[in-house]
Amino acid sequence: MAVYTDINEIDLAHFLKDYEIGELLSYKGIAEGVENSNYLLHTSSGSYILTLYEKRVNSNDLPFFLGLMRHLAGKGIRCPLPVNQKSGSSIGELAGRPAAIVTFLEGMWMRRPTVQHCFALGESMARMHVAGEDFPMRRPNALSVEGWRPLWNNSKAGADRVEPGLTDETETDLAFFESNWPSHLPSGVIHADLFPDNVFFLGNKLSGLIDFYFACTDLLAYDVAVCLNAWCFEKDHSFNLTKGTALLRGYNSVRPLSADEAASLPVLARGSALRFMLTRLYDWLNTPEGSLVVKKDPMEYIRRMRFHRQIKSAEEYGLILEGSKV
Ligand SMILES: Nc1ncnc2c1ncn2[C@@H]1O[C@H](COP(=O)(O)OP(=O)(O)OP(=O)(O)O)[C@@H](O)[C@H]1O
Ligand SMILES: N[C@@H](CCO)C(=O)O
Repeated sequence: MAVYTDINEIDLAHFLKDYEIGELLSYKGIAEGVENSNYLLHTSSGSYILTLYEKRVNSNDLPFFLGLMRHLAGKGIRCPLPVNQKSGSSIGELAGRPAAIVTFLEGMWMRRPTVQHCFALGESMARMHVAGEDFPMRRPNALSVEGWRPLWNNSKAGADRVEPGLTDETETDLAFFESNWPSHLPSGVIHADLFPDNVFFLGNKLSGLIDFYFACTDLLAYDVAVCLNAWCFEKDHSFNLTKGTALLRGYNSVRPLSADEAASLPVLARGSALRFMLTRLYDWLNTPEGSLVVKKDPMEYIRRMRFHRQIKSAEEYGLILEGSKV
């Protein structure tokens, strides 16, 4: 579960005095998620999500995240809208943590996304990239290639216990990425963690994107690579080419990938698999036993890293060259 910081009714009622969202009727902690503490609030004016920001969120980045949600919502992207305090600020403090309230989005995330869901995700991600073009703030991706080695250095002592040989495998990959990471591709606002649990659907219709707390300014095609990893592998770890084709078709229907982006997709997908392996490995080794947070398995991403090493071109992910600018 992800409620690291407990709140009590008195403190919450006091905190809500700074907002104009009516009277608190009920609140409860939300079990899902691993990063921040989330509460569902019911007030006399409706439902809201209260987030208390935890370890991986730097409070200096909150204006970027909340400003981005406001910008995207203003451009018609369905995502939570931050609620301002009476003072005009969207960031407060509760139980000693930075905190914000955003609007509640209807829908649920798909435990088993279908081909149609993958298409809708691709389309919506591309719309988000286009809508972000004139967002004026910038935030470098702290979890891109320069951030991977420090993360690795904090986990490598335990790596071979998780998977024998992982130390050598990761060192080789890191060295490869440090000299071969693309830098010439189009960049802009990316979500950077657009996993199925951050995308809501009502039936087959995508109803919203949530959790912008890794969003940053980085290569747009890197977001596509993250999603190929997160949406197109089956439980048996095989890549589902039909889902890959649908995701890329959906994306290209709004923002066609360039020839350079397409050519870089294998290295971006491989790098993104390493990035999620690294954060999962760190959490796997450092989350105390008995903690209520469900740890995510680094093995899933070790297998993806191995898969991507065999890939030679974006067509192997399902990219159909006809109809794109490739
Ligand atoms: N705006 C929203 N509307 C409805 N539900 C929401 C909203 N924001 C968050 N939730 C609920 O809270 C859960 C956790 O939210 P979120 O994914 O932001 O947390 P997190 O700890 O940052 O998770 P993650 O592990 O994905 O990084 C979601 O799965 C969803 O159930
Ligand atoms: N989406 C991430 C966890 C949240 O950062 C993962 O599956 O590893």
